[in-house]
Amino acid sequence: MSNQEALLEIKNLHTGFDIGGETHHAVKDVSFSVKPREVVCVVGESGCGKSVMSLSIMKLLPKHNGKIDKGEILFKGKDLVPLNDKEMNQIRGKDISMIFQEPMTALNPVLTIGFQMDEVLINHTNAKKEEIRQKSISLLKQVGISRAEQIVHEYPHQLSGGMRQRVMIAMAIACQPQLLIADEPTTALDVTVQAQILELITKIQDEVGMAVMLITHDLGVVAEMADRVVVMYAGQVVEESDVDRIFYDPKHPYTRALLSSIPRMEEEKEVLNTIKGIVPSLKNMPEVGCRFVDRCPEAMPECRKIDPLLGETEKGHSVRCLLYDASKPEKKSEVR
Ligand SMILES: Nc1ncnc2c1ncn2[C@@H]1O[C@H](COP(=O)(O)OP(=O)(O)OP(=O)(O)O)[C@@H](O)[C@H]1O
Repeated sequence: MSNQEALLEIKNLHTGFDIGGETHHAVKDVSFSVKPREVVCVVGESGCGKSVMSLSIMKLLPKHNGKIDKGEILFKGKDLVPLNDKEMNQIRGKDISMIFQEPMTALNPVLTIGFQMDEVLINHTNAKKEEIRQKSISLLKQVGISRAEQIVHEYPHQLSGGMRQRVMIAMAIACQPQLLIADEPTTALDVTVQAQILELITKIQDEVGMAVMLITHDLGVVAEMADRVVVMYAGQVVEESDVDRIFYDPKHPYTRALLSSIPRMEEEKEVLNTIKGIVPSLKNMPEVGCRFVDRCPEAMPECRKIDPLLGETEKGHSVRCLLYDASKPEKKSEVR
Protein backbone atom coordinates (compact mmCIF):
# COMPACT_ATOMS: atom_id res chain seq x y z
CA MET A 1 0.00 0.00 0.00
CA SER A 2 1.37 3.39 -0.92
CA ASN A 3 1.85 5.97 1.80
CA GLN A 4 -0.03 9.02 0.48
CA GLU A 5 1.56 11.42 2.95
CA ALA A 6 5.17 10.45 2.16
CA LEU A 7 7.61 12.65 0.27
CA LEU A 8 10.04 9.74 -0.01
CA GLU A 9 8.98 6.15 0.34
CA ILE A 10 11.54 3.37 0.17
CA LYS A 11 10.02 -0.04 -0.33
CA ASN A 12 11.89 -3.33 0.04
CA LEU A 13 15.12 -1.84 -1.26
CA HIS A 14 17.94 -4.28 -2.02
CA THR A 15 21.32 -2.86 -3.07
CA GLY A 16 24.12 -5.26 -3.86
CA PHE A 17 27.82 -5.20 -4.73
CA ASP A 18 29.49 -7.62 -7.04
CA ILE A 19 32.36 -9.10 -5.03
CA GLY A 20 34.30 -11.83 -6.81
CA GLY A 21 31.39 -12.57 -9.16
CA GLU A 22 28.80 -12.87 -6.36
CA THR A 23 26.23 -10.29 -5.30
CA HIS A 24 26.39 -9.31 -1.63
CA HIS A 25 23.68 -7.05 -0.26
CA ALA A 26 24.78 -3.97 1.70
CA VAL A 27 21.12 -2.94 1.85
CA LYS A 28 18.64 -5.77 2.23
CA ASP A 29 14.91 -5.23 2.28
CA VAL A 30 14.93 -1.67 3.59
CA SER A 31 11.59 0.12 3.82
CA PHE A 32 10.79 3.46 5.44
CA SER A 33 9.41 6.83 4.50
CA VAL A 34 10.07 10.52 5.00
CA LYS A 35 7.22 13.00 5.19
CA PRO A 36 7.43 16.60 3.94
CA ARG A 37 9.34 18.86 6.40
CA GLU A 38 10.23 15.90 8.62
CA VAL A 39 13.71 15.24 10.06
CA VAL A 40 14.45 11.52 9.92
CA CYS A 41 17.72 10.40 11.47
CA VAL A 42 19.29 7.16 10.28
CA VAL A 43 21.59 5.63 12.89
CA GLY A 44 23.76 2.55 13.19
CA GLU A 45 27.41 1.65 13.51
CA SER A 46 29.91 1.95 10.73
CA GLY A 47 29.26 -0.57 7.97
CA CYS A 48 25.50 -0.86 8.58
CA GLY A 49 24.62 0.35 5.08
CA LYS A 50 23.58 3.93 5.81
CA SER A 51 25.72 5.50 3.08
CA VAL A 52 24.90 2.80 0.53
CA MET A 53 21.22 3.41 1.22
CA SER A 54 21.55 7.17 0.65
CA LEU A 55 23.69 6.71 -2.46
CA SER A 56 20.98 4.35 -3.73
CA ILE A 57 18.36 7.10 -3.32
CA MET A 58 20.57 9.54 -5.28
CA LYS A 59 21.46 6.79 -7.80
CA LEU A 60 25.15 7.52 -7.18
CA LEU A 61 26.34 3.98 -6.51
CA PRO A 62 29.72 3.00 -7.96
CA LYS A 63 28.85 1.92 -11.50
CA HIS A 64 31.44 -0.83 -11.75
CA ASN A 65 30.11 -3.02 -8.94
CA GLY A 66 27.04 -1.55 -7.22
CA LYS A 67 23.40 -1.83 -8.18
CA ILE A 68 19.86 -1.70 -6.90
CA ASP A 69 18.46 -5.08 -7.73
CA LYS A 70 15.06 -4.97 -6.07
CA GLY A 71 12.63 -2.52 -4.54
CA GLU A 72 11.27 0.95 -5.15
CA ILE A 73 12.34 4.47 -4.19
CA LEU A 74 9.22 6.58 -4.57
CA PHE A 75 9.79 10.33 -4.55
CA LYS A 76 6.44 12.13 -4.58
CA GLY A 77 4.99 8.86 -5.81
CA LYS A 78 7.41 8.42 -8.74
CA ASP A 79 9.84 5.51 -8.69
CA LEU A 80 13.46 6.68 -9.10
CA VAL A 81 14.88 3.17 -9.58
CA PRO A 82 14.23 2.90 -13.35
CA LEU A 83 15.38 6.48 -14.14
CA ASN A 84 18.55 7.00 -16.21
CA ASP A 85 21.36 9.48 -15.45
CA LYS A 86 19.84 12.26 -17.52
CA GLU A 87 16.50 11.94 -15.73
CA MET A 88 18.21 11.76 -12.33
CA ASN A 89 20.22 14.90 -13.11
CA GLN A 90 16.90 16.78 -13.30
CA ILE A 91 16.09 15.64 -9.76
CA ARG A 92 19.51 15.79 -8.07
CA GLY A 93 20.27 19.26 -6.80
CA LYS A 94 16.77 20.45 -7.59
CA ASP A 95 14.29 18.24 -5.75
CA ILE A 96 16.72 16.16 -3.69
CA SER A 97 20.16 17.40 -2.58
CA MET A 98 22.88 15.65 -0.67
CA ILE A 99 25.74 16.83 1.51
CA PHE A 100 28.61 14.56 2.40
CA GLN A 101 31.02 13.97 5.31
CA GLU A 102 33.97 15.58 3.62
CA PRO A 103 33.04 18.57 1.46
CA MET A 104 36.50 18.58 -0.11
CA THR A 105 35.60 15.39 -1.98
CA ALA A 106 32.41 16.95 -3.35
CA LEU A 107 33.90 20.34 -4.29
CA ASN A 108 36.14 20.65 -7.33
CA PRO A 109 39.57 21.90 -6.10
CA VAL A 110 40.42 23.74 -9.33
CA LEU A 111 37.20 25.75 -9.69
CA THR A 112 36.25 28.82 -7.66
CA ILE A 113 33.43 28.64 -5.14
CA GLY A 114 31.45 31.14 -7.24
CA PHE A 115 31.80 29.06 -10.41
CA GLN A 116 30.61 25.91 -8.63
CA MET A 117 27.70 27.70 -6.95
CA ASP A 118 26.63 29.34 -10.23
CA GLU A 119 26.68 26.00 -12.02
CA VAL A 120 23.93 24.56 -9.82
CA LEU A 121 21.69 27.54 -10.63
CA ILE A 122 22.57 27.46 -14.35
CA ASN A 123 21.64 23.76 -14.51
CA HIS A 124 18.31 24.11 -12.78
CA THR A 125 16.96 27.62 -13.41
CA ASN A 126 16.43 30.02 -16.33
CA ALA A 127 17.95 33.00 -14.49
CA LYS A 128 20.34 35.40 -16.31
CA LYS A 129 24.11 35.34 -15.66
CA GLU A 130 24.20 38.49 -13.47
CA GLU A 131 21.21 37.34 -11.46
CA ILE A 132 22.87 33.99 -10.91
CA ARG A 133 26.02 35.47 -9.36
CA GLN A 134 23.90 37.68 -7.09
CA LYS A 135 21.85 34.65 -6.06
CA SER A 136 25.05 32.68 -5.30
CA ILE A 137 26.26 35.50 -3.09
CA SER A 138 22.95 35.75 -1.25
CA LEU A 139 22.90 31.95 -0.71
CA LEU A 140 26.38 32.13 0.82
CA LYS A 141 25.14 34.88 3.12
CA GLN A 142 22.10 32.78 4.02
CA VAL A 143 24.45 30.06 5.31
CA GLY A 144 26.35 32.56 7.43
CA ILE A 145 29.29 33.43 5.16
CA SER A 146 29.72 37.16 5.65
CA ARG A 147 32.54 37.78 3.14
CA ALA A 148 30.47 36.19 0.37
CA GLU A 149 31.53 38.73 -2.30
CA GLN A 150 35.18 37.72 -1.79
CA ILE A 151 34.59 34.02 -1.15
CA VAL A 152 33.05 33.52 -4.61
CA HIS A 153 36.52 34.24 -6.08
CA GLU A 154 38.32 31.78 -3.78
CA TYR A 155 39.12 28.08 -4.18
CA PRO A 156 37.96 25.33 -1.79
CA HIS A 157 41.44 24.85 -0.23
CA GLN A 158 41.43 28.50 0.88
CA LEU A 159 38.46 27.86 3.20
CA SER A 160 38.25 26.08 6.57
CA GLY A 161 36.38 22.75 6.85
CA GLY A 162 33.39 24.47 8.46
CA MET A 163 33.26 27.12 5.71
CA ARG A 164 33.46 24.43 3.02
CA GLN A 165 30.54 22.59 4.62
CA ARG A 166 28.58 25.89 4.65
CA VAL A 167 29.32 26.24 0.91
CA MET A 168 28.07 22.68 0.33
CA ILE A 169 24.88 23.51 2.22
CA ALA A 170 24.43 26.69 0.15
CA MET A 171 24.82 24.65 -3.05
CA ALA A 172 22.44 21.99 -1.75
CA ILE A 173 19.67 24.49 -0.97
CA ALA A 174 20.19 26.67 -4.06
CA CYS A 175 17.09 25.30 -5.77
CA GLN A 176 15.01 24.89 -2.60
CA PRO A 177 14.92 21.08 -2.63
CA GLN A 178 12.13 19.25 -0.88
CA LEU A 179 14.56 16.72 0.57
CA LEU A 180 18.11 17.15 1.88
CA ILE A 181 20.13 14.02 2.55
CA ALA A 182 23.00 14.78 4.93
CA ASP A 183 25.47 11.91 5.34
CA GLU A 184 27.46 12.53 8.53
CA PRO A 185 27.80 16.22 7.62
CA THR A 186 29.82 17.12 10.71
CA THR A 187 32.11 14.11 11.21
CA ALA A 188 35.13 15.83 9.67
CA LEU A 189 34.67 19.02 11.74
CA ASP A 190 35.72 19.94 15.27
CA VAL A 191 33.10 19.97 17.99
CA THR A 192 32.21 23.67 18.13
CA VAL A 193 31.92 23.87 14.34
CA GLN A 194 29.79 20.68 14.37
CA ALA A 195 27.22 22.39 16.57
CA GLN A 196 27.15 25.47 14.30
CA ILE A 197 26.61 23.37 11.17
CA LEU A 198 23.77 21.38 12.76
CA GLU A 199 22.17 24.60 13.94
CA LEU A 200 22.49 25.93 10.40
CA ILE A 201 20.82 22.83 8.92
CA THR A 202 17.91 23.26 11.37
CA LYS A 203 17.57 26.97 10.51
CA ILE A 204 17.69 26.30 6.76
CA GLN A 205 15.25 23.41 7.08
CA ASP A 206 12.81 25.81 8.66
CA GLU A 207 13.40 28.58 6.09
CA VAL A 208 13.27 26.34 3.02
CA GLY A 209 10.57 24.04 4.44
CA MET A 210 12.38 20.90 3.35
CA ALA A 211 12.56 17.41 4.82
CA VAL A 212 15.96 16.21 6.06
CA MET A 213 17.31 12.67 6.14
CA LEU A 214 20.28 12.92 8.48
CA ILE A 215 22.73 10.06 8.76
CA THR A 216 24.68 10.13 11.97
CA HIS A 217 26.54 8.04 14.54
CA ASP A 218 25.80 10.60 17.19
CA LEU A 219 22.76 9.84 19.34
CA GLY A 220 23.06 13.28 20.97
CA VAL A 221 22.43 14.80 17.54
CA VAL A 222 19.49 12.43 17.07
CA ALA A 223 17.92 13.53 20.37
CA GLU A 224 18.35 17.15 19.38
CA MET A 225 17.18 17.04 15.77
CA ALA A 226 15.08 14.00 14.86
CA ASP A 227 11.34 13.75 14.49
CA ARG A 228 11.70 10.08 13.62
CA VAL A 229 14.55 7.60 13.84
CA VAL A 230 15.48 4.66 11.63
CA VAL A 231 17.95 2.25 13.25
CA MET A 232 19.94 0.20 10.75
CA TYR A 233 21.98 -2.90 11.43
CA ALA A 234 23.89 -4.89 8.82
CA GLY A 235 21.94 -3.52 5.87
CA GLN A 236 18.49 -3.77 7.43
CA VAL A 237 16.13 -1.50 9.34
CA VAL A 238 15.84 -3.10 12.78
CA GLU A 239 13.71 -0.43 14.44
CA GLU A 240 11.81 2.66 13.38
CA SER A 241 9.81 5.05 15.49
CA ASP A 242 9.35 8.63 16.59
CA VAL A 243 12.32 9.96 18.51
CA ASP A 244 10.73 9.82 21.98
CA ARG A 245 9.89 6.15 21.77
CA ILE A 246 13.39 5.31 20.52
CA PHE A 247 14.90 6.94 23.60
CA TYR A 248 12.26 6.04 26.22
CA ASP A 249 10.92 2.73 24.94
CA PRO A 250 13.55 1.13 22.69
CA LYS A 251 12.59 -2.40 21.69
CA HIS A 252 15.30 -3.99 19.57
CA PRO A 253 18.28 -5.34 21.53
CA TYR A 254 20.56 -3.48 19.08
CA THR A 255 18.83 -0.13 19.73
CA ARG A 256 19.04 -0.77 23.46
CA ALA A 257 22.73 -1.60 23.16
CA LEU A 258 23.38 1.58 21.15
CA LEU A 259 21.61 3.66 23.78
CA SER A 260 23.43 2.06 26.67
CA SER A 261 26.73 3.00 25.06
CA ILE A 262 25.97 6.75 25.44
CA PRO A 263 27.72 8.35 28.42
CA ARG A 264 25.19 9.81 30.90
CA MET A 265 25.85 12.69 33.25
CA GLU A 266 24.01 11.06 36.16
CA GLU A 267 25.98 7.80 36.00
CA GLU A 268 29.52 7.78 37.31
CA LYS A 269 31.06 5.03 35.24
CA GLU A 270 34.75 4.45 34.72
CA VAL A 271 34.20 2.25 31.69
CA LEU A 272 31.52 2.88 29.07
CA ASN A 273 29.33 0.06 27.78
CA THR A 274 30.28 -1.07 24.33
CA ILE A 275 28.57 -3.51 22.00
CA LYS A 276 30.75 -6.60 21.85
CA GLY A 277 31.86 -7.79 18.41
CA ILE A 278 31.59 -6.03 15.07
CA VAL A 279 29.10 -5.61 12.24
CA PRO A 280 29.63 -8.62 9.93
CA SER A 281 31.27 -7.81 6.61
CA LEU A 282 29.18 -8.37 3.47
CA LYS A 283 30.85 -11.71 2.80
CA ASN A 284 30.23 -12.91 6.36
CA MET A 285 26.56 -11.96 6.63
CA PRO A 286 24.44 -14.87 7.97
CA GLU A 287 22.34 -16.29 5.12
CA VAL A 288 19.36 -17.01 7.35
CA GLY A 289 18.23 -15.71 10.67
CA CYS A 290 18.82 -12.46 12.48
CA ARG A 291 21.95 -10.55 11.45
CA PHE A 292 22.52 -9.34 15.03
CA VAL A 293 22.36 -12.82 16.57
CA ASP A 294 26.08 -13.21 17.38
CA ARG A 295 26.12 -9.97 19.38
CA CYS A 296 22.66 -10.14 20.91
CA PRO A 297 22.38 -10.70 24.68
CA GLU A 298 18.84 -12.02 24.20
CA ALA A 299 19.44 -14.40 21.30
CA MET A 300 17.30 -17.54 21.20
CA PRO A 301 18.02 -20.70 19.18
CA GLU A 302 15.31 -19.83 16.62
CA CYS A 303 17.01 -16.48 15.90
CA ARG A 304 19.55 -18.42 13.81
CA LYS A 305 16.86 -20.19 11.80
CA ILE A 306 14.11 -17.64 11.16
CA ASP A 307 14.46 -14.34 9.30
CA PRO A 308 12.81 -11.74 11.54
CA LEU A 309 10.44 -9.40 9.71
CA LEU A 310 9.98 -5.70 10.38
CA GLY A 311 6.58 -5.48 12.06
CA GLU A 312 4.65 -2.88 14.01
CA THR A 313 4.54 -3.38 17.79
CA GLU A 314 2.24 -0.36 18.01
CA LYS A 315 1.19 2.30 15.52
CA GLY A 316 4.27 4.07 14.20
CA HIS A 317 6.76 1.80 15.99
CA SER A 318 8.29 -1.08 14.01
CA VAL A 319 10.82 -3.67 15.11
CA ARG A 320 12.63 -6.51 13.33
CA CYS A 321 13.09 -9.06 16.12
CA LEU A 322 11.57 -12.42 17.04
CA LEU A 323 11.08 -11.19 20.61
CA TYR A 324 8.29 -9.02 19.24
CA ASP A 325 7.13 -11.25 16.42
CA ALA A 326 3.34 -11.51 16.54
CA SER A 327 3.62 -15.27 16.02
CA LYS A 328 5.54 -15.52 19.30
CA PRO A 329 3.35 -13.51 21.72
CA GLU A 330 4.64 -15.34 24.79
CA LYS A 331 8.06 -13.67 24.35
CA LYS A 332 6.69 -10.14 24.49
CA SER A 333 6.24 -10.13 28.24
CA GLU A 334 9.79 -11.32 28.86
CA VAL A 335 11.59 -8.33 27.48
CA ARG A 336 12.13 -4.77 28.82
N1 LIG B 1 31.93 0.10 -3.35
C1 LIG B 1 31.77 -0.91 -2.51
N2 LIG B 1 32.10 -2.17 -2.84
C2 LIG B 1 31.92 -3.21 -2.00
N3 LIG B 1 31.40 -3.08 -0.76
C3 LIG B 1 31.04 -1.85 -0.36
C4 LIG B 1 31.21 -0.69 -1.19
N4 LIG B 1 30.74 0.40 -0.52
C5 LIG B 1 30.33 -0.05 0.69
N5 LIG B 1 30.50 -1.39 0.79
C6 LIG B 1 30.16 -2.24 1.93
O1 LIG B 1 28.79 -2.05 2.23
C7 LIG B 1 28.57 -2.11 3.63
C8 LIG B 1 27.82 -0.89 4.07
O2 LIG B 1 28.69 0.25 3.93
P1 LIG B 1 28.21 1.74 4.22
O3 LIG B 1 29.32 2.64 3.80
O4 LIG B 1 26.88 1.98 3.64
O5 LIG B 1 28.10 1.75 5.81
P2 LIG B 1 27.75 2.98 6.75
O6 LIG B 1 26.70 2.50 7.69
O7 LIG B 1 27.42 4.17 5.93
O8 LIG B 1 29.13 3.19 7.50
P3 LIG B 1 29.89 4.57 7.87
O9 LIG B 1 29.13 5.10 9.03
O10 LIG B 1 31.26 4.12 8.22
O11 LIG B 1 29.84 5.47 6.67
C9 LIG B 1 29.94 -2.29 4.28
O12 LIG B 1 30.14 -3.65 4.55
C10 LIG B 1 30.89 -1.82 3.21
O13 LIG B 1 32.14 -2.46 3.32
